[in-house]
Amino acid sequence: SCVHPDRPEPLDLHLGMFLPTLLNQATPEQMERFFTPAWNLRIIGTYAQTEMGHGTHLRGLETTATFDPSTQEFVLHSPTISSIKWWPGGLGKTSNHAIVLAQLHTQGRCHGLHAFIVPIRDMDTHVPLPGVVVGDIGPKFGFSEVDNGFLKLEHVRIPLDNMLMKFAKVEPDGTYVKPPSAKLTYGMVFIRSMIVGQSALALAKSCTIAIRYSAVRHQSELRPGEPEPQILNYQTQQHKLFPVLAAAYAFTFVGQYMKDTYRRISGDIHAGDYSQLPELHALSAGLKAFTTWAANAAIEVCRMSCGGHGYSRSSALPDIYVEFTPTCTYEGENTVMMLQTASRYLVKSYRQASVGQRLQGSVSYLSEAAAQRLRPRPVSGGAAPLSTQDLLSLVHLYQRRAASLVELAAKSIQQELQRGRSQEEAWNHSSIDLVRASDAHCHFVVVKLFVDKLEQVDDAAVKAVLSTLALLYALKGLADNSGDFLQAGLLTVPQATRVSARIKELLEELRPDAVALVDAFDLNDRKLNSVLGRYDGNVYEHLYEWARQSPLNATEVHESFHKYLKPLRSRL
Ligand SMILES: CCCCC/C=C\C/C=C\C/C=C\C/C=C\C/C=C\CCCCC(=O)SCCNC(=O)CCNC(=O)[C@H](O)C(C)(C)COP(=O)(O)OP(=O)(O)OC[C@H]1O[C@@H](n2cnc3c(N)ncnc32)[C@H](O)[C@@H]1OP(=O)(O)O
Ligand SMILES: Cc1cc2nc3c(=O)[nH]c(=O)nc-3n(C[C@H](O)[C@H](O)[C@H](O)COP(=O)(O)OP(=O)(O)OC[C@H]3O[C@@H](n4cnc5c(N)ncnc54)[C@H](O)[C@@H]3O)c2cc1C
Repeated sequence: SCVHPDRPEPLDLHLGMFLPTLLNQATPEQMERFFTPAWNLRIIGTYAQTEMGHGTHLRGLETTATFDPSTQEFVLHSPTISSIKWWPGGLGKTSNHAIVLAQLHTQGRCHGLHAFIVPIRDMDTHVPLPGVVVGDIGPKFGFSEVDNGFLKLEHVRIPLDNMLMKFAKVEPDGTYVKPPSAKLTYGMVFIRSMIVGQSALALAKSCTIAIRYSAVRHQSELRPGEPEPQILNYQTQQHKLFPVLAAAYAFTFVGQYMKDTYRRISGDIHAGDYSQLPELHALSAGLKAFTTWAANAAIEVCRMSCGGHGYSRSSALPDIYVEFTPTCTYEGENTVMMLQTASRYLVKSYRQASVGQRLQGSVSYLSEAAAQRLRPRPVSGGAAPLSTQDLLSLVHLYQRRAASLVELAAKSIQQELQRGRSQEEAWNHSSIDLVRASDAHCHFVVVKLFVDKLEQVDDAAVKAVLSTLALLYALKGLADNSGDFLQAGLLTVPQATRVSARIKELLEELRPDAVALVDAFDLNDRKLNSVLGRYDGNVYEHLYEWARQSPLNATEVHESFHKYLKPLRSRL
């Protein structure tokens, strides 16, 4: 981050995936042989999993690693055009090694995807090694600082000891030794967990820029004859930006929780206790999808709330968007991640709770819901009284919405099966419900963690303003998803009307603290890199200076006049 902090860089994959994968999957001997030189940037690596034909469907990846006992080597090969590794960051021109995910073949059998360390360029000349065809995949939507590359392997031989063997092993005679759990070779949970914090940072940066700018930008008339007001005084501007501010705080707390949970459970896994891996996978997959989708949309809200200057690169908002938006795709495409959380965790937990199993962790509420279903329903059947002030009751409302949508998805699968569909078809024809259930589950987790965090705040004034933000986050989510709550019988139309009114009150309450709340993120001007979001609010002078520095202004008459306009004029 020598130039712009937080900008994507060719070494991101080396730091964010190559090193962590070694840490998680290398033997002590391999750590010695690879981690030390990689830490010193002698080895520069990437994580080459995705192929031209497959990114999501890991079992469909085609690259092969065939063990040759006669030479004690693996032969790495790209058998088809669609098997060419495609997208890995830093692969095109930067890396001299790659962790290649390939289908392991030994003694005539395929044992699925495993990780292999493959040297791809000469350590001194950086020339591609024999059998290695490597390059950049070409211009992209953004990420221009990163050489996302392609890698075609033509019967490339690597030593037996280049297969990451902390969990699975191949013996010198070619015998395959299974890992303690097949799930250990998936990886990716680390970065998915980190991305939740990246969502919070992207939101914090975007709403800092937009709210500071909205405090210095004056426009139009609120009262005839009076000076033009700050645009932050318009209710619509507050309605756009303050929920983003609330989400930035919410996701900051969730990001901290995700990091702590990753650290705790990966520690258990290193100690041989794999019991919490399903919760970690489901939580990291779901929260990665939930927070990146929300942040992706919110960055655009912030950009558009700054009017024309928001569209200028001087605002930094276009760059924040372009750099953030691929988080919805990489490290697990969001829809697929939501389906993982639903199908591999929520529905499974729902079925366990339905037969009386006591659930732990983030799905424990499903046991409560199952018990509730066994109790006689209240005669009124109507929605419980709604407090637009009591955070704990709102957490409970989100919990019940999540339980309701998990049950709806599980019942949809059951109904499809009863219609005679196969298991696979039944699940596919319920996948919209499954995604909704995951979304609701993650939303409940975020609201609950936000409210739990308040219990740790001692300062009364800080606790009060954070409580207001938490209320706004919960009520805005309720308003935006009122259909779910109405459909589940958790909300009535009069209550929905009260929610909208309460949101307006909260916007007004937050207005005096809005700038202080973004200042509290403590994002300095260098990190924000935004003329609109400057701490000193001196926007116009610096906007003019920024434009004057534009390369196009290096000369008063641009060469295009002489090269194109003048000749064109003479021909007319
Ligand atoms: C050491 C020092 C480090 C210093 C640096 C520290 C920090 C980093 C800081 C700075 C670095 C800078 C930035 C950060 C770095 C990088 C970010 C920048 C760029 C982005 C890079 C992007 C990289 C990529 O995109 S990598 C490729 C990502 N691809 C995917 O995610 C593929 C998605 N698909 C899948 O995961 C799978 O196909 C699937 C959808 C899960 C389906 O798999 P399948 O085999 O079909 O499995 P099935 O659904 O049947 O489930 C079987 C079983 O397994 C369980 N399961 C599945 N996945 C996992 C998992 N990941 N973990 C655990 N368990 C898993 C699943 O629940 C099932 O269990 P069960 O049978 O039901 O019990
Ligand atoms: C900027 C960037 C950096 C990247 N860096 C790396 C890297 O360093 N290393 C690496 O290995 N990869 C990298 N990738 C690749 C990335 O991991 C994949 O693009 C991602 O996993 C999605 O896979 P895909 O592209 O095959 O999309 P697909 O899976 O083809 O998705 C296309 C559509 O199909 C849908 N779909 C797919 N499967 C299902 C399903 N089972 N059910 C329902 N819908 C489904 C998806 O929801 C999506 O709408 C990077 C990608 C980008 C954009």
